[in-house]
Amino acid sequence: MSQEENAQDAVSQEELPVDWPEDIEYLRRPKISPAVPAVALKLLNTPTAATASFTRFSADALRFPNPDVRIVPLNDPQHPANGQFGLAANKHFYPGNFILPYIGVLHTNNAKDTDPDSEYDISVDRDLDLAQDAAKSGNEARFINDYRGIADRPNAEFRDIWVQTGERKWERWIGIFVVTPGKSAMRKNGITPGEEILVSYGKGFWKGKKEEWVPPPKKYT
Ligand SMILES: C[S@@+](CC[C@H](N)C(=O)[O-])C[C@H]1O[C@@H](n2cnc3c(N)ncnc32)[C@H](O)[C@@H]1O
Repeated sequence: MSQEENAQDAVSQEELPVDWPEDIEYLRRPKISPAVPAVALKLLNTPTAATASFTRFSADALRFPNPDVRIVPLNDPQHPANGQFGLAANKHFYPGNFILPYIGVLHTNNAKDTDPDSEYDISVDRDLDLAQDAAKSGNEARFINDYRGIADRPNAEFRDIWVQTGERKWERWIGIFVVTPGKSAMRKNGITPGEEILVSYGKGFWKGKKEEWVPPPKKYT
C-alpha cells in the first residue's frame, strides 16, 4: 500500500475482536510511516530471487477480526505475563498452517521514526532498515507472547509472506505460522483449540530484561 492509502477503512466498534483494548487502533493492513522512502517501499514490495518463494495470500482471504484466534486476558499468577493478554487458538492448527498476519506500522529504524520503548516492534527487512511496530495499532497478532516461562518451546513462528492487494499489486508482510515438526517430531500436534499461541522473540529481546525480573505492566484491569 502507499502512504496515501494509510486512510484506513474505519473499523466500527462491533467489528473489533472481543477484548480489544480501546486505546489501540485496530488495523486490517499495515500502516506506512511517512518517513518510509518511496524507493524502500518499492524495493520491499518487489519480489526478488531471494523472496519470490515466500508463501502468497490474497488480501481478500485474510479475515479481520480473525475467528480462528481469541485474545485472552491472563489471570493466572503462574503465567509470567499475568495481568496482560495473550492470544489463543480457537481451532486446531496443524504443523505448517498459516495462522494470521502480524500487522502494525511499517517504519524506518531512524531514531525519529522509532519508538525505543516499544515491545511490539519486529524487523521486516534488515537491508532496507524497515521494521513493523504494533505498539499503538495492529491486529490480534500483537498479543502473541514469547514461550519462555510458559512452554518448553514455541508452537508458532514468524515468516515473510506476500499478500496480493490488487490485480498486479503484491505487498511483503509478516505472517505467523505453526512450527513444523523438528527431527524429534516433538511439534507434531500443532496447536490445539484453547492453547496459547507462542513464538520466540529471540534472545535479543530479553537481553538485560531478565537480570532483575519485574512483573510485566498490567494491560487490563
Ligand atoms: C508483543 S507484547 C505481547 C502481548 C502482551 N502480553 C500484551 O498484553 O499486550 C510483548 C510483551 O508481553 C510480555 N510478555 C510476552 N511474553 C512474555 C513472557 N514469556 N514472559 C513475561 N512477559 C512476557 C512482556 O511484557 C513483553 O514486553
